[in-house]
Amino acid sequence: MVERLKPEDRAAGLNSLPDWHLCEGREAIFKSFKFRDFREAFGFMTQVALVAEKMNHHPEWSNVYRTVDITLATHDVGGLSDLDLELAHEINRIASPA
Ligand SMILES: C[C@H](O)[C@H](O)[C@H]1CNC2=NC(N)=NC(=O)C2=N1
Repeated sequence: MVERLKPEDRAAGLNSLPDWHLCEGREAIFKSFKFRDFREAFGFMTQVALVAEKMNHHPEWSNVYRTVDITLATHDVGGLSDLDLELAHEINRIASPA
């Protein structure tokens, strides 16, 4: 069973996630990604979708042309869990491959 993160674990987790921020008024994290064009943005979304499905943990997101805005939260716990941090790391990795 996935558990809601304690505030100190949440803060520590966020420290290692460049450009992800806590949302205001809601326990969730957010990051906006910008790509060269729609093709790259949608390719990124396709890769994230496959990882999310494998994890059974799904993003809230929107896409406008070359921008993809992503919010992560764990609905089952009404806040943030390790799954959000894990998915955020995967998303960063997909956006900027080594
Ligand atoms: C039944 C199913 O496993 C759950 O509803 C999963 C699916 N994907 C999910 N995604 C997210 N972001 N939060 C959840 O709590 C969640 N729960």
